[in-house]
Amino acid sequence: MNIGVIGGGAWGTALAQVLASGGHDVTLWALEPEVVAGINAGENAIYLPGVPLSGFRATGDLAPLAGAEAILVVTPAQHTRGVLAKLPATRAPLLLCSKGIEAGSHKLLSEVAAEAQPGAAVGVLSGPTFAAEVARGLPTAVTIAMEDADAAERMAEAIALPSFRTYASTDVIGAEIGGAVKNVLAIACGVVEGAGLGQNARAALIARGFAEMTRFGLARGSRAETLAGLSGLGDLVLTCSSTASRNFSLGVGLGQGRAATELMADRRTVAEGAFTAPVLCEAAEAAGIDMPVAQGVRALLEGADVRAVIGELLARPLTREHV
Ligand SMILES: NC(=O)C1=CN([C@@H]2O[C@H](COP(=O)(O)OP(=O)(O)OC[C@H]3O[C@@H](n4cnc5c(N)ncnc54)[C@H](O)[C@@H]3O)[C@@H](O)[C@H]2O)C=CC1
Ligand SMILES: O=C(CO)COP(=O)(O)O
Repeated sequence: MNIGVIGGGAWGTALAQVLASGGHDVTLWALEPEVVAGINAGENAIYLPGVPLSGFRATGDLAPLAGAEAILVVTPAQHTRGVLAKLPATRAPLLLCSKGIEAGSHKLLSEVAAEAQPGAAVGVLSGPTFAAEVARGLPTAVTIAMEDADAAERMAEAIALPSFRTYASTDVIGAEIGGAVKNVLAIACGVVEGAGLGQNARAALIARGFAEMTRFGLARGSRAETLAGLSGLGDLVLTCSSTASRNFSLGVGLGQGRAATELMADRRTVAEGAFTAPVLCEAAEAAGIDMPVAQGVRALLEGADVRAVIGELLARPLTREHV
């Protein structure tokens, strides 16, 4: 297939390399001219250093990608609308690989993409996928969700490799909500680590965080089994247990009592949970959905004292586990 990849960060670069390894004809669009030049010379030293790249080309021009047979969209969530608006109108299926919810509108990226490119079918590629591992060819499994079951299966078959297993799904909303919410929960788990609260606390937080993800996801039309799958629970477990996660690492700093402004200053790579937490809380509050862990993360990002936030969470009234 002729495949376009929009976004030259770590994940777009890793995906382009996987697709090229599978024999696809891949063109990657990157924002920064130095990233374009680096990829074409064999390394994306800014966002995916140390990984040799070959078999695909990078460009700074979006126009050629509009004619691809499929386009992977891998820009940070808050830039998705702007970049898709600059892409000439396309009928190629758009597979969203970014994880987030649009600030202000509270829209999921599938809704954003459908508005920006009304002629294109929109799907999601998501799962537990650290870019550096994928780029090195280590075994990885992802969900490919498209409303049309046949289209999802065709896409899943087209891009699968022995070390890159794809599972087709028709639950687009479920796949994207899992990925967006887990980033916020990964920050929370990092806080547990940074504040030295122990492994019992982290496991409890993963389980209670998953309850929040499920409540929010079901209210927005997700299927429970999607949230319990690769793109939800799978990704939650990955990013809640490793400093390889940017979101978890941000949380570790917050848990150590460092300020979010200091931790976010001058960072070139994206910790999506920091952008998703406020919009997720706003959307949950508007819909009357209880998300205390996400609210705690938002408070920390806004400068609240870490001991006070932890104390408030632990002092919540006791309740039934399943309400
Ligand atoms: N890195 C990973 O392991 C994974 C990342 N993702 C998701 O993929 C998305 C992209 O993340 P990464 O590739 O890791 O990014 P990154 O953190 O490696 O790089 C930042 C990216 O932001 C782009 N950017 C900055 N300003 C921009 C603007 N004004 N317009 C458009 N793009 C702009 C940069 O060009 C660069 O591509 C995020 O939503 C992330 O959650 C999903 C799965 C794995
Ligand atoms: O989404 C990811 C892995 O699936 C990457 O997580 P971080 O953005 O926290 O590094």
